[in-house]
Amino acid sequence: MKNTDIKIVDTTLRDGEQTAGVVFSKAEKLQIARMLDEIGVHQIEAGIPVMGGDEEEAIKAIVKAGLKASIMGWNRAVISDIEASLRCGVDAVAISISTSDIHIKYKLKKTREWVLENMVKATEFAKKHGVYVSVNAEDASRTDMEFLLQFAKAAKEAGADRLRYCDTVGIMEPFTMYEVIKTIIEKVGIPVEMHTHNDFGMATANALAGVRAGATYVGVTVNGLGERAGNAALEEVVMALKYIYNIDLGIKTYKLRELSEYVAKASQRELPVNKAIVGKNIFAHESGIHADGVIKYPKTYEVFSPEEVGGERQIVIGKHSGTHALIRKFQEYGINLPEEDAQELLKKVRALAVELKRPLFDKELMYLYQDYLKEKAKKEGE
Ligand SMILES: CC(=O)SCCNC(=O)CCNC(=O)[C@H](O)C(C)(C)COP(=O)(O)OP(=O)(O)OC[C@H]1O[C@@H](n2cnc3c(N)ncnc32)[C@H](O)[C@@H]1OP(=O)(O)O
Ligand SMILES: O=C(O)CCC(=O)C(=O)O
Repeated sequence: MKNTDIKIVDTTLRDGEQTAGVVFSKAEKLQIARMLDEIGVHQIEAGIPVMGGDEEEAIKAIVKAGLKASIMGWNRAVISDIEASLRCGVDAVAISISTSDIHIKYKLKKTREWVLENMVKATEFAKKHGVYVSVNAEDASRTDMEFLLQFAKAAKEAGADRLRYCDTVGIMEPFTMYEVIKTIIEKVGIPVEMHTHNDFGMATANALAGVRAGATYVGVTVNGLGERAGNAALEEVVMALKYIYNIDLGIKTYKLRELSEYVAKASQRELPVNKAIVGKNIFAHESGIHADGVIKYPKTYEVFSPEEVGGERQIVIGKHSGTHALIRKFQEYGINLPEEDAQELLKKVRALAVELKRPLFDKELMYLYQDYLKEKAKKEGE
């Protein structure tokens, strides 16, 4: 696949901040927007203007920052919501309304006709004011397909620039997603944005399936923040597009780790060490066979280099280490460790790692080495 027209829509500041318990300050919102802009994200969903107060001020500040990215405000299909977005000066609005019967009946307590009517009214109103419009089908993945197509067609006719397909409760899997998105694009001919949630751990896979089917926008959040299990992660989508689909969006990926760490701090959601792409352990190798392979040729166990995402390679010495890693570690200390010494020392390394239930620090390794040398000298003197 080679479609480089794909655009990243980052919603860290809207869906990301909807993570239960997460609040960004105005200064943090502005800083995150700047960092997203700097790495080359195409559109930033900056928040929900109708909330007013700090939220409105933060969005206004982001608009005033003069970023290259398009700035989008999120709205219900309600005119006063859109008026609040327009007051913030955004160039794009998301107009969201539920399309599934379960939402229409139990949440909105309305009818399909009411949904269509209000979406069309809101879209026409926004277009009259000259902004870019994404019409968002909330709970699209649990929506009757015929109604979803009718909704998408009505959105297109009302002037919508794209349709956001929301897998609101993360219920989709990639094979079905591919078929559904392909059908929407073929039958309606409207650009589609993927907005996928991670309830079954498939947000990134589902986003990619949508891209394969022809979706040209992908909604993401930094670190996969977002409602419940979160959204497709920016860093995962960008790197998966590059290395699995061969689509390079020109994002400055070497800044991803810095961005992830900033958002982790601002959201008070620590980055798991094994977080795909940006976790601390993504380039850490302990197992003897892996460390040996990476020392000889990094691509044996790394798809891309740590520098590409702002990470660092680590050779960890612990229970599963082999002699090659140990010899390499001692070379870093300026010590030439002969093979037979490495084999003997490794036994001690294993024993200590088992006792401590963790890998060894450099200092501990040096103490072990000094003990080993003393024992060896004693044996040789006997
Ligand atoms: C799946 C998602 O992520 S959707 C985005 C969710 N994000 C948020 O809710 C965060 C920000 N939300 C808020 O600040 C508030 O909920 C507001 C300002 C939007 C609305 O606040 P309130 O007027 O106090 O209403 P409240 O949130 O309690 O209830 C939502 C109302 O909006 C209606 N509603 C919900 N979605 C939509 C929609 N897409 N279009 C039109 N109306 C909607 C509900 O039916 C309910 O209306 P009702 O009062 O007639 O029952
Ligand atoms: O993006 C939208 O408009 C819908 C809200 C949402 O985040 C979702 O449905 O998952």
